[in-house]
Amino acid sequence: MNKPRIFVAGHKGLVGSAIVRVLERQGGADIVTRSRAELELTDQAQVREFFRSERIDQVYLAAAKVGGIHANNTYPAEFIYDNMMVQANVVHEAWKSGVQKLLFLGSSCIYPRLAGQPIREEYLMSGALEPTNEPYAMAKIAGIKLCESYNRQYGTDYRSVMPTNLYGPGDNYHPENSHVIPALIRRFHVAKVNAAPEVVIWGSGRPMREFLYVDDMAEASVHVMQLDRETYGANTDPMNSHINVGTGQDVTIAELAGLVGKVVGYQGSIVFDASKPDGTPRKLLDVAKLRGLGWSAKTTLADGLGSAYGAFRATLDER
Ligand SMILES: NC(=O)C1=CN([C@@H]2O[C@H](COP(=O)(O)OP(=O)(O)OC[C@H]3O[C@@H](n4cnc5c(N)ncnc54)[C@H](OP(=O)(O)O)[C@@H]3O)[C@@H](O)[C@H]2O)C=CC1
Ligand SMILES: C[C@H]1O[C@H](OP(=O)(O)OP(=O)(O)OC[C@H]2O[C@@H](n3cnc4c(=O)[nH]c(N)nc43)[C@H](O)[C@@H]2O)[C@@H](O)[C@@H](O)C1=O
Repeated sequence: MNKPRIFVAGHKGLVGSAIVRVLERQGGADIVTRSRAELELTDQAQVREFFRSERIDQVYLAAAKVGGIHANNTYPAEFIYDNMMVQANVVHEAWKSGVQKLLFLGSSCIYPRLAGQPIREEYLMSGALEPTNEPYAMAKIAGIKLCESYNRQYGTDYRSVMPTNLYGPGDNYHPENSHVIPALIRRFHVAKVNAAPEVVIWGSGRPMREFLYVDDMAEASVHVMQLDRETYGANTDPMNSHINVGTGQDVTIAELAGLVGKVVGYQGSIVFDASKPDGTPRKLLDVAKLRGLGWSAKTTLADGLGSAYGAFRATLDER
């Protein structure tokens, strides 16, 4: 019996690398990966050639143009173009080559800026999006509809999960373009090493965010992908098929800053730069659908931050 050949697109990234770890631990599959230099996913001809030459059975689509609030607000054209091209190429060429199962990773930013909390899957497109990441959100909404449309017209089994904010080993620590947790881990660490008197946090500190450790996200992704089609179909609406993935708990950015400072061992003070955007005031996901499908997050924020900081320090030791 041939092992299934599973393509993990974006395998070097935060989520992609965690998905590879889960699949390797499970065993029983041939995991296919390509670096961006080997396969530029915005290039339709390269993606077509890849799927034509490789016998791929399943795809985890964890490749995307990703970044925090500043990056989204600064590079809107790249966020909408790159993500629409990557998902359109991968979904279309996967279908053309006969790939039956695919998992698309969207984002919690697809929901209206002022959606009711916690946010249920059916709140999609019920109001205006958050301006700081609207292009990225539009691309992700299109990705969900792309999968649903191929399922309806061609009978594919392409599934979508909507992660909340993620963090953990393999994160992007870019000083400007990263998400809040890697940004604060780096900033508090540098402040501790330099005995700086204060650390600046962007915005008011009042927004609330839900944070899921990336290894939990990878477990949830494999869990959803491996649900049999009947179970998945019985619990999702083909026209509203995405599934939220989160912890069901959130904290203010000010509380998060305090937690990161404690984990890093920083003794100075925290100040807030109100000139920076807050973004969506809150985006806590309702995770009842996924819980009903047999999965819940395991890693607490305190434990996750400790592991993430350890992974960050390990990258410094490697230099
Ligand atoms: N991180 C988070 O907080 C959240 C992430 N998500 C979603 O999860 C998924 C994974 O995100 P995450 O792991 O954080 O992102 P990362 O940026 O860590 O990883 C993305 C990976 O995709 C690759 N990639 C990007 N564009 C291309 C391209 N055009 N061709 C080939 N490879 C490409 C990158 O390669 P390279 O580095 O060489 O460019 C990188 O290895 C994405 O769909 C994202 O939208 C959703 C919600 C929250
Ligand atoms: C996953 C999600 O991620 C993004 O949305 P976001 O959650 O707003 O992103 P963020 O993590 O960058 O910020 C969260 C909050 O934290 C505050 N904040 C404080 N200090 C820093 C700081 O130093 N860096 C950053 N990045 N934020 C900071 C910041 O002001 C904001 O209030 C989009 O990509 C969106 O499309 C998306 O999918």
